[in-house]
Amino acid sequence: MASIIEIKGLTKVYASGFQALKGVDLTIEEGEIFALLGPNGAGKTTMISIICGIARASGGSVTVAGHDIVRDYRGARTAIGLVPQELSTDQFERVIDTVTLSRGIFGKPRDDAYVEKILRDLSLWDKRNSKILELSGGMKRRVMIAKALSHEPRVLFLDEPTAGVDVELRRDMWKLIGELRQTGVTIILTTHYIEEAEEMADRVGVINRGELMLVEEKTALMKKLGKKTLSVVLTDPIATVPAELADWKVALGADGHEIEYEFDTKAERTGVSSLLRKLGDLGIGYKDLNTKQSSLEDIFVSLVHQEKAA
Ligand SMILES: Nc1ncnc2c1ncn2[C@@H]1O[C@H](COP(=O)(O)OP(=O)(O)OP(=O)(O)O)[C@@H](O)[C@H]1O
Repeated sequence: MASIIEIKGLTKVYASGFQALKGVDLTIEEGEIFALLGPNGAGKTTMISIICGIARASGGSVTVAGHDIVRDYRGARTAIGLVPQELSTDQFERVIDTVTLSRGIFGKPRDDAYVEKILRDLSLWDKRNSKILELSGGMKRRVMIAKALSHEPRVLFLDEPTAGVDVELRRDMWKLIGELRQTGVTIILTTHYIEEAEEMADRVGVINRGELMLVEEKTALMKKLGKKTLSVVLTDPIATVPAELADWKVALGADGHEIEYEFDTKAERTGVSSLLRKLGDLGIGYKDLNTKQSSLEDIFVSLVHQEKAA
C-alpha cells in the first residue's frame, strides 16, 4: 500500500506555552481506516487541525498526497475532506445547494452527476430539496459528510463522528463509514469510543498528552496485548473459591455457577490446563468452557495506566 499522509516530528506549542504535540511521527496508508484514540485533551483535534491547515505547526512536517501542507497548501487541502465535530452549515439552505456550493468553494467544476452520487450514497437523495433545519440530527451529520466529500478528496477526516449520538445512529454511522471505504477514500477518525475503533479501524493509534504511544494493526494489537478470560461453567454452584485455587487468582461469577480465570495468551504457561486438572482433583465438575478476548478498552486503559505509573 502507498502512503497518503506522512507526518514527521510534528510539534505544537500554543501561545500559552502549552505543548499539545510532542514530536509525532505517523504514516497513513491509502485506503485504510485509521482510528486515532485518546482521552480528552490528548491532542487529537490539534493534530487534525494542523493537517487540514486550520492551525499552524510549531515544528515538523506533514505531506498529504505528496503535497507539503505549508509550501503547497492548496494541493494538500484539495486532497482533504474534513467533517468537523460541530455542525457548521447554513440551516436555511437546501441540502443539494449546500453540497454543490462546497464543491464550488474548492474550485471544482460543477458536476451534478457526482453530487447526485454522493447524496444517493449517503441516503440523502430523497431529502435533497429539504432545508438543513428540517433534517434529523443523523441526517445533518450525513450532510456534513456529503459536503466534505463534495470536492472528491482522497482523505476524509472525521472528528468524533458519533459524539453525543444515540446507539442506533452510531451503528448507522459505522455502516456508512464502512461503505465509504469501499469507494477507496482513506478515512481517519478520532474517537473517545474504544468500541468505535474496535468496530471499524484497520489500524489504531493511541495518543496521550501529545505523544503517539502506539500505532498497530487493530487485530495484531488485540493479539499482542490481549488477555483472555476463561469461564468454567460448573455443574453445581459453589459458595466460595476453594483455598487450593489461590495460585490462579480466580473469581466466582454467575452467582457461584462459574469460575473466571484471566490469563495471558502470550505466556508460555497460561495456567489453563493446570487449573482444569486442579478442578478435577478437587472433584469440582464443569459442563462448559468459554473464553473471551479482552477488548481494546482494557488495552487502552492499561496503556494509559502504564504511562502514568512510569
Ligand atoms: N488554542 C489553544 N491554546 C492553548 N491550549 C490549547 C488550545 N487548543 C487546545 N489547547 C490544549 O491542547 C491540548 C490538546 O487539545 P485537543 O483539542 O487537541 O485535544 P483532543 O485530544 O482533541 O481532546 P478532545 O477529545 O477533548 O477534543 C488540551 O490540553 C487543550 O487544552
